Amino acid sequence: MPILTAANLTKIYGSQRGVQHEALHQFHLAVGKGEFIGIMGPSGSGKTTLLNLLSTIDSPTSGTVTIDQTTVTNLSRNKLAAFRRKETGFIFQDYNLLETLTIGENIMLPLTLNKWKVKEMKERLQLVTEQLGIAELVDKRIFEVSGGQLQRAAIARAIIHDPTVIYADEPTGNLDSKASRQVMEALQFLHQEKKTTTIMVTHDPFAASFCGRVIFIKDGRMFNEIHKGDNRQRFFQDILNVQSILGGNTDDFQTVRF
Ligand SMILES: Nc1ncnc2c1ncn2[C@@H]1O[C@H](COP(=O)(O)OP(=O)(O)OP(=O)(O)O)[C@@H](O)[C@H]1O
Repeated sequence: MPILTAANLTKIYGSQRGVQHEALHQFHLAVGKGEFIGIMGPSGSGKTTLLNLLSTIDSPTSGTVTIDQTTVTNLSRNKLAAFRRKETGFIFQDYNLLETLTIGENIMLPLTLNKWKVKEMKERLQLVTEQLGIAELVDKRIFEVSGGQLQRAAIARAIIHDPTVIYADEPTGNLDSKASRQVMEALQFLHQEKKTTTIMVTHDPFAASFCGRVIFIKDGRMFNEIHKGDNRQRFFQDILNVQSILGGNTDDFQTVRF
């Protein structure tokens, strides 16, 4: 049984001049528990729109999203906020860490919001930062560490409360190839260790090659989906092949690397 189901999701954005734009059209998706799924497609195809709907950040014009048997699209504002705090973790391209807090305080934020005891928070912090190789950074401030380290801190924050689903929007978008690899290996490690369901939007075929399945969107509709099998390099090539059929902006094709 899927941990997340999107049924008939349609998103129509309005504009001040009354012109409407359908960014997503009757979209269906079922994500299995423990899946690591990538969402790709040309610029403007609806990737972020889909992620925002799947992650409860935004609500659809019609259709439903169900996560772990809760139909989140039916929840009241307060219940939705509580659900999001407990059941979801987010990783963004620009990290979204608070400059006024240390790295450790940033990572513990979801536990603070969920009212954990200080001792338990510190134990959990130690565990996740060791898993991600950033334990020595917890007392540092944001401006003292590299982009790759910031993104690993953001990953630690996303998983520290053991959410049902982690959502990542272009997690390697600001990183060089070495830091991208470290971040993707960290996500892969957590995925294998903790079996957390992860949904990631990316333009980067290298990042996508760490997923078990990649879906491609075009004009707000499903275009194709491919599965990894046991060879990441072959999957990387498969992703490039679908991208070349799909077309889109040349920016969507990043440096070829394994
Ligand atoms: N708040 C909004 N109001 C109006 N139109 C929007 C809004 N957000 C997105 N759109 C439009 O919906 C379409 C899909 O946007 P979306 O951001 O989901 O695409 P994307 O695939 O994530 O693009 P990119 O790769 O460039 O980030 C685009 O045409 C975009 O201009």
